[in-house]
Amino acid sequence: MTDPANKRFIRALKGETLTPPPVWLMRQAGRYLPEYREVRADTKGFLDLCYTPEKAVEVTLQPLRRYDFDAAILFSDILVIPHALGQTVEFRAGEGPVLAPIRDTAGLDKLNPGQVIDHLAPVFETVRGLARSIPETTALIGFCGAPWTIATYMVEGGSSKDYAETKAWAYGDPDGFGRLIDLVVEASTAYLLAQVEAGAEAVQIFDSWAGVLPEDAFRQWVIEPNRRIVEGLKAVHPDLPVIGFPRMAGPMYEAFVKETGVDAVSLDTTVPVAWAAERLQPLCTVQGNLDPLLVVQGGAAMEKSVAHILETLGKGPFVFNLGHGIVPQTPPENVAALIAQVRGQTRGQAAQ
Ligand SMILES: Cc1c2[nH]c(c1CCC(=O)O)Cc1[nH]c(c(CCC(=O)O)c1C)Cc1[nH]c(c(CCC(=O)O)c1C)Cc1[nH]c(c(C)c1CCC(=O)O)C2
Repeated sequence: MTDPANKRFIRALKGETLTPPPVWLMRQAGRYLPEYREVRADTKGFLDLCYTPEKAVEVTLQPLRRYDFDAAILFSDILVIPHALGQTVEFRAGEGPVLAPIRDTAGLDKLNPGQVIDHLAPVFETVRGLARSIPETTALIGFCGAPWTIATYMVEGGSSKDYAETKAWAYGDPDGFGRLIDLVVEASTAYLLAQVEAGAEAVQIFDSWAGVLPEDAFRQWVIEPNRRIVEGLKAVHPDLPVIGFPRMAGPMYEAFVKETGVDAVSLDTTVPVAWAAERLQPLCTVQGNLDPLLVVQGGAAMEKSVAHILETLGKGPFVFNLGHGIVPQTPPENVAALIAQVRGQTRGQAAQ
């Protein structure tokens, strides 16, 4: 593997302004690619795919064969942490994740934090395989879910509309809920450190449901746990670039950046790019934030939005990405057109 400091993605995370900006896409491996669906159809459960290094390496590499991305993201899922802690986690077709919910401290006592790293050994094997096989100029991103987001799945037992059970616990018994958050902070820090030991060159912490909390709770359950993970990582690897993603945090993005110590922040689709250029980019690298549904649409609508993002954020430290993951109905040729535009090979050469 080459020195990560020379890779364009890592240089941008460290504060360089690059034209054209480096680009990768959240969920760049996945169901929109027929070659992914083929591997998936051949694998019993989704978690089996995450825990079979040979297959996980293959599906991570698939989008790199089609598109010239500056980074690859480890193929796994944020819910391997509750699974590794001993919670029952299943992915049912058409239903998403289903977990046996934990709603009190008695439920926490049944978890086994001591087994997390052993349980996740296949993921580290995948990272080692990728470090050996990705192109020289491509950076390797490791990731985990942030504690609040992980807690919502652990407490609700799956995806949720209102997070009512998680909020009931957090508001009604903050000490007990804090124990759950502590468990996830510790497991996630150890998990990311092991990914870095195995060859990950940057990490992203996904706080997909950060935006549902009021200000005080956001500080307590989003900013503080993210800050503790960043601190734990930097204590061991001071130069490791860390990307935060407090999705839908609105104006709280600013406090998140100032208080967590992240090197970069991923913007969801709703963040106005001129606001981000003015308030966030002086503080750290920004990443984002094309609406994934515009990549489904393609054509002029996508081009216009891409050009606006490039013009507004391309003058500072920036990584082009989506505001959330690629959706399964995305035509792969629209991804090719998107990358060509970001690279300046078509109309809309805003970043040239
Ligand atoms: C909330 C969350 C999850 N997982 C993840 C998040 C945070 C980002 C976000 O907000 O989207 C993160 C994730 N999940 C996956 C990756 C792989 C790497 C990549 O981005 O290419 C990453 C980084 C693969 C996956 N994770 C999942 C799939 C699809 C499952 C399949 O192929 O059968 C993939 C490719 C499953 C998953 N995983 C999760 C849900 C809710 C689901 C079901 C919904 C769905 O099917 O999209 C939890």
